[in-house]
This record gives sequence, C-alpha cells and structure tokens, in this order.
Amino acid sequence: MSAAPVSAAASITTERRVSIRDLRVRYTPESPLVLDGVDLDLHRGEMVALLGSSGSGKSTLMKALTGFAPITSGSVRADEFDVAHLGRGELRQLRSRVGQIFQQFNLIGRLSVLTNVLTGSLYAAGPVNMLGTFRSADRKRALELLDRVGIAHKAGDEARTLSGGQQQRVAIARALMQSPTLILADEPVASLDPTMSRVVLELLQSIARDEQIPVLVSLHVLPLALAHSDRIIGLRHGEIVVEGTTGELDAERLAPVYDTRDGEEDS
Ligand SMILES: Nc1ncnc2c1ncn2[C@@H]1O[C@H](COP(=O)(O)OP(=O)(O)OP(=O)(O)O)[C@@H](O)[C@H]1O
Repeated sequence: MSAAPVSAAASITTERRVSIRDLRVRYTPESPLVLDGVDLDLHRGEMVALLGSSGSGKSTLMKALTGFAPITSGSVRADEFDVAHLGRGELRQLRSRVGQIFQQFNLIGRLSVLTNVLTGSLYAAGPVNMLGTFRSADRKRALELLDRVGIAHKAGDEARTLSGGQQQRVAIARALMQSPTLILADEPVASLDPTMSRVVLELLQSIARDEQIPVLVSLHVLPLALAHSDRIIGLRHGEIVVEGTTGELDAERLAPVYDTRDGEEDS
C-alpha cells in the first residue's frame, strides 16, 4: 500500500498497512449486523486502541482482518491482501504475517518458554518444519526476542510456571518470531494487574515504532488507552462513534462510546 512518511519525529508514517472500507459483518443471514459501515486505516508505526463496550464488535473487527469473521459487504485490505477474496493458501500466508496476542496468552504450558517462542516460526515454515526440529538461527532469534521482552532468563522454564505478565511477554516474543507486518492484540491486559498492564502496553507501543508496523489493541480501560496509544477508535453497536489521536481525546470526548442513555446494558 502507499505513500511517504509525514512524521519522522513520531515515527508514524502515512503508509497504510490496513485499509477497511464500509465493512459490514453479520454472522448469519438472520442475525443483526455486528459491524455496520466501518472505515479504518492503520499505518506503519502506530499503536491504535480500540475501545467499546462488551459486544460492540471489537473482536469481530480483528477477526475480519484475518478472515475469521464473514465479510458481508465492504472491503478489507491487510498488507497486500484483499481479505474477502482469498484462497486457502493466501489466507494462510496472511495469517502467518499477522501476530496475534490474546487475553489468555494461549501458550503451551508444559513446553519451555523458548519452545513457545519458536512455535511462532512454524506458521511461516509450513508442515515440513512442523515435524522437524528448529533451526539454530531460529533458536538464536527466539533468544534475542526473549531478551527484548525482558525474560531471557526464563527461556528454559515451563511456560505454565510464569506469571501472567511474563506469559504475555512470551506471547509477544512469539508474535515477533513471525516477523509480523501487523499485530492484533485482543484485550491483552485484561488479566493483568495495573503495573504489568502498563509494561505490556509500553512494550507493544515500542514494537509498533521499532518494527514500523501497526499494532491494533482492544482495551476496556480508558486511561490505559489514553496513556499508551497514538490513536483511539471508539466502537458502539458496530459503528465507529469517536476517532482521534490521543492528544485530541479525553474521557469526556470518548463518552459516546459508553453512553448508556438509550438503556443499553454496557459493561
Ligand atoms: N461466531 C459468532 N457467531 C455469531 N455471533 C457472534 C460470533 N462472534 C461474535 N458474535 C456476536 O457479535 C457481537 C459482537 O461480538 P464481539 O466479540 O466482536 O464483541 P466485543 O466488542 O469484542 O466484546 P467483548 O468486549 O465482550 O469481547 C456480539 O453480539 C456477539 O454475540
């Protein structure tokens, strides 16, 4: 996708990695629209926070980017892929380039931290390597990434013995092992205490800058979004109701995202 850098100081460029236009999603023909006319661009180097009440469509928006949610109408471009029209091979290729971080970390608990990180390389390597051993270059890279996220000293430990914050950093190292062109983090700090939440979000923001990729992160805690993202998107009933840079927004301007005056049960 296109264009030249505008903000070298902030390391955020105008180069789009994701472009969503008039996206509508419904899961079944009978069910209501979960996303209703969403337009969104994500640029290299930026961390974008997705806010919205439970059920507003945050996870669905992320799933639409990797072909896990049905695109009822509109267009979704991620990297060079037109997500609505991908064959199985292209879909696999797209998913191999998208690092995904989840609330529950999704590590294999009885395997070592290092092996968990190495599994990130399997996506790209395909079925042959899945059966074989990891290359020494991959092991070296996995150790470097563990060092980067601050837990190289845990490389040999079983993943299940780590704290939540440490496990999430393993998951981030695993995502980096994919050399991702985009990271999607779906409520990555919902299970973490406030201090560890900040550590993880700072890490994700630095990755966006250093790797020059977009990071889209869904959050439930407004102050965390304001403190640790470059831009905020507010979803309500499947529509973007607020959008702006963190410098432009505050709690009052973001109120429409959580407005319950129409009687909705928001969380
Ligand atoms: N696979 C599915 N099939 C049918 N409906 C679904 C499916 N996944 C999600 N939905 C519905 O889509 C709506 C949006 O769900 P989604 O998980 O995207 O919201 P969310 O904003 O991520 O919520 P939360 O903050 O609770 O995770 C909900 O009404 C949900 O029930």
